[in-house]
Amino acid sequence: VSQWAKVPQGPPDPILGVSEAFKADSNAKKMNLGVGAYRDDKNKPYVLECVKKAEKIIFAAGQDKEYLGITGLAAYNQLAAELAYGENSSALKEGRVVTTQSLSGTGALRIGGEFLARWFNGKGGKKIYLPTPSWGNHGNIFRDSKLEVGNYRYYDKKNIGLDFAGLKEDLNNLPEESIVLLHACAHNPTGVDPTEAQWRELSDLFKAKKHVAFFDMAYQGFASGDPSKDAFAVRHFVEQGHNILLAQSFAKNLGLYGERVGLFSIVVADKEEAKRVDSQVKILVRPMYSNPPLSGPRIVKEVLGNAELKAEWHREVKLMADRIISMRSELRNHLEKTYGSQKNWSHITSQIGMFCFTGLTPEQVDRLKTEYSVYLTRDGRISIAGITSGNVKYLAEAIHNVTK
Ligand SMILES: Cc1[nH+]cc(COP(=O)(O)O)c(CN[C@@H](CCC(=O)O)C(=O)O)c1O
Repeated sequence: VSQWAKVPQGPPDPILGVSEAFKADSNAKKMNLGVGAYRDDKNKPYVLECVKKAEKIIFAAGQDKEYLGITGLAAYNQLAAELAYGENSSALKEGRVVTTQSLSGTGALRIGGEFLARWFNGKGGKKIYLPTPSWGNHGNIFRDSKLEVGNYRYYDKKNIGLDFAGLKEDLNNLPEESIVLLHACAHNPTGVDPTEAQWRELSDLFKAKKHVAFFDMAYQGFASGDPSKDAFAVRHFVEQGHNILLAQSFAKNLGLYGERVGLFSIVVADKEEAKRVDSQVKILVRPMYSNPPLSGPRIVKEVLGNAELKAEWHREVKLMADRIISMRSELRNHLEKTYGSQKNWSHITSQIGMFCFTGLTPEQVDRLKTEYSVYLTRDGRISIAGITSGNVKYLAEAIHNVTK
């Protein structure tokens, strides 16, 4: 009998599995609102102009294909960290930020999870707390990192917004020195973010409880169209003295999905501590994949390191964010005006980032799939990027018909 006779069939991934089902559907009107990947108004993946220009420069340079160091392309790490922490960040200037290139945001989260499992000794124990709900892959990444996973209240179904009182109560009730995961901007799947005033309150709460903040910033620039605005929470926490952990991704904001380019960083006490922590990050990464890929960081380094290309990136990331925002208002208008829906759809335009948490039930989601070939995750999340001026009316009609 085969060695693998006992391997069971596992379930498809709740997010990536939606795209597989979509591809198998032959209906010409089908819509993929599952995976959070930007599409232009022709429903095509979008390669940014600044990326194409960067690739031309790289190709012309004819560089070699030697191994990178374990923690990646240093010039890229510096530029990516400056984007997150700010060019004037004192933590960066004082050499208190340890960085390693990562396999996109997922890889950064995994390195952080593994580092915490090995070296975190706070009173809260080797446990990380996620918002309810959170990105579907967070729990698996941290459980596989051998951390326990807990939750804190975040989304309020009733007011379709943030349950800030519940969130604070839960975080206050956690043991001191607990590890708390925070979405820096464009919360996935709800699209509901704390206000700046609420972030300031949370920074004070984290100080009082000595909690450790692990920020997941997968959409910097993509939420508001302004990379600095989207980094407010990260920069405020660091300026307030929190030694955070941070996972960054260039999948969405630079359209580098398949290049798998991200950054993991930790803010530490001083230069001496940075040397020790850096050495342990290297020891952790080396047996995982030894050293990271070349192509992605070279592109990001060209774009962020060249004033002209960086300015073009700012324009393009705002263009993407603005298209998302306009599709939000078109969808809401069709529901309310074209189809006269009596339901409250204000959250479609008040939420921010790639996703809208519609409030549709799993059964309604199933009907959208079977009756209209509209594909989305069963939690009712839709990736706004899959909506175009050509299919927004069809979507509104489908949502209206399954919710009236
Ligand atoms: C909050 C968050 N954090 C990290 C990631 C990791 O992205 P990457 O840099 O590619 O490793 C994603 C992508 N999530 C969207 C893309 C598909 C996926 O789930 O992965 C999504 O939720 O659709 C997130 O939404």
